[in-house]
Amino acid sequence: MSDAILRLTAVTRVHGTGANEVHALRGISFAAHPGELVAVMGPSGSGKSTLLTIAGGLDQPTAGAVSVEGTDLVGLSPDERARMRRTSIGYVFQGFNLIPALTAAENVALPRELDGIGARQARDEARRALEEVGIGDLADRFPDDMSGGQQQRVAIARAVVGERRLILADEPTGALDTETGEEILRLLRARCDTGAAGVLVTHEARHAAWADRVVFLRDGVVVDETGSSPVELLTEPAAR
Ligand SMILES: Nc1ncnc2c1ncn2[C@@H]1O[C@H](COP(=O)(O)OP(=O)(O)OP(=O)(O)O)[C@@H](O)[C@H]1O
Repeated sequence: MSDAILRLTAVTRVHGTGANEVHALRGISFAAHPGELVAVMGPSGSGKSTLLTIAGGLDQPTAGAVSVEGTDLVGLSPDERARMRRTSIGYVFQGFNLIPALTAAENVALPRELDGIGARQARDEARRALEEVGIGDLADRFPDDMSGGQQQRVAIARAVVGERRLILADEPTGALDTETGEEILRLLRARCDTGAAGVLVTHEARHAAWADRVVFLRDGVVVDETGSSPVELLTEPAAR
């Protein structure tokens, strides 16, 4: 298989010290390759969000290595890491996290403008990204005037704008109705099909079925991994 876009090697994350020590991740190794959507499942507190924030450079491991597109995230300065987050890594949150005072296009253009590209180019790229997720006609609308599904599409456009190749999504459908949630997963899937790597944290087997494989966490370790297809989950979710 081609080189991984995301690779975690023996990653441990310990919060707190002494009696308050919590081992959120215990020596996890994990990779996501171009074209691949990987679902991460597991009970509450098993370390799913910690894995995602470390993969996205939002949190640092206590031990182990994290590389994105071949760059060692742990060795970067905070500024360099922030730059990697803007250029290579897109993050989609359950709560959308859009800026209410900015239009859809401005929200999507913001990371590109922060990257120092011209305002016009950033705006053009934002409009293209909004078209890609099917809401090019809503570019000038403010988040408060959009439905939850439309807001999440804006969040996905913001996560993929500028050709970012690692898309990390933490329960991105949580606040959406079933049909709209499926549509959001279809968009993530489509982005991976064109060469990005995606990591999707989800509680729902139905959503994990969009992934190429599923990694199960428990108490900060990988306890199981599906083979080539997670569709078996649909028939036996209770067994997991
Ligand atoms: N900042 C923190 N300080 C202390 N403990 C933390 C912190 N963040 C996470 N933890 C602990 O680390 C463990 C893993 O948490 P994490 O949020 O990664 O789990 P999760 O699988 O995403 O859970 P959920 O499905 O409920 O979101 C939990 O025991 C949690 O309480």
